[in-house]
Amino acid sequence: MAASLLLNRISRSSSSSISLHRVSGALGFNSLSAHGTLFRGSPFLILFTLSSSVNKYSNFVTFSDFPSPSLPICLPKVFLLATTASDTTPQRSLATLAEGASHFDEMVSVNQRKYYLLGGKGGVGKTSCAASLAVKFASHGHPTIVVSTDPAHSLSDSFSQDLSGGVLKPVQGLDSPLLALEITPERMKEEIKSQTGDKSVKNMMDSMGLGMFAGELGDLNLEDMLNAASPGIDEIAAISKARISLFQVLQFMESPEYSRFTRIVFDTAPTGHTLRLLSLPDFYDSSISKITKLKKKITAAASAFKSVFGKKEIQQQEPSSELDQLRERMEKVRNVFRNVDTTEFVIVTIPTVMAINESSRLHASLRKENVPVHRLIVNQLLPESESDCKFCSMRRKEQTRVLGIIQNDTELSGLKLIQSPLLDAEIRGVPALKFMGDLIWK
Ligand SMILES: Nc1ncnc2c1ncn2[C@@H]1O[C@H](COP(=O)(O)OP(=O)(O)OP(=O)(O)O)[C@@H](O)[C@H]1O
Repeated sequence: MAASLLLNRISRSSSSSISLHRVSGALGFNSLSAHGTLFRGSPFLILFTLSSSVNKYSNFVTFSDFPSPSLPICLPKVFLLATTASDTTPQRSLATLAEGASHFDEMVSVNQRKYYLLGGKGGVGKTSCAASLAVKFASHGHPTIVVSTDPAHSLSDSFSQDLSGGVLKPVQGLDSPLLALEITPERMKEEIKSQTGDKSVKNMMDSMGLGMFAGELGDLNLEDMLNAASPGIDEIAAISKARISLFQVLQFMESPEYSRFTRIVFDTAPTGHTLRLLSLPDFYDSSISKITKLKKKITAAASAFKSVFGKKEIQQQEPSSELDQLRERMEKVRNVFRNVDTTEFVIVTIPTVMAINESSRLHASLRKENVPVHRLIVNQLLPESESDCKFCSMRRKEQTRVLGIIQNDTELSGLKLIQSPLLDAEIRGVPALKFMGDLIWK
């Protein structure tokens, strides 16, 4: 359907009247369309509600300006206030809704590598916002990677092209370099194995001269032990998923093949998973300490055992250099996540009390983890319209009330508020993402 969408665009013609164009294909969204009933021959004052200077673009069109009688079917969309020519009172429009700018110039100006993580409650528009930001960075000359850490990936759907398979794939339809990756746990596990080698307990005990006792424990794996330091089975499963994302972050930081990418945008999984990802370096740190202690105990016990049986005293070994290295790498990730110069977490939400409450809790958790947060996107806002149905006007009132809640929320009120309108079609494909990006990231 997206491919055959008939979208309307209004531009100024040479005679300074407004003409209405129909744009075929999945070319994005109309910045304007009339809202409400149109009468043949009636003049309408069209307000370019996406512009900050509403009146600048005011002009008249008549129904006869429309290229086809069927067009009004496409018109009752969200971006336009239509009113009669005699009504010249200033309208409260999307221009006022969207006045909270994201200060994209700040985001784009720094040349050094920066990580952007977009997260929030399920279904609020994280993927659309992350993908549109990645497109925008790439279009502004930053070689960019967009990564989905959500096990239920939707990057492919959002870009409307196949980005699956767990490998970096170039996004088609852009002149500038943008790669995308949907992290696949299976593939990542293989890579982790190939890079970390054999970490079995048997191996560890062999290295301590305890191979003969390893039979009982030989199936245990060092990584399982790291996981086992966490409280429960569910937690272990969740952590193991987050660990895979963390490993990917490490790869971006360490591997020379990624060094040319100056923007890395993460489309994160719904809140819980993401918080685990961010707290994982600390978790590893404490787990490594536990394992190091355990190893020391085993070594001491083995020494005592061996001396009883007259065997040579084994040396008390220092904690393994592998564990030390792992700890150092975790430290690196933790520092990057907490550094305002290298990372920003953008919270995405929608104007409902439930979503705002969750965003508030998310911000509190991120603050505790010292992860920099400056921006809050409130997505899917209904723009104002004079010819509203009752449902729309009630919904809008409710949304305005929720915006008030944000202003009074101690966690959220200090963030830059970016208001993103509910668009009149699903956001799919690069042109649509460009369109959305131009609305949000400005
Ligand atoms: N402002 C908007 N206007 C219209 N449609 C939108 C808007 N934002 C998002 N959508 C649509 O809502 C749906 C969900 O969006 P998206 O996949 O970006 O959300 P998500 O938070 O990443 O979801 P999930 O938590 O399931 O990964 C998509 O169909 C998307 O096109």
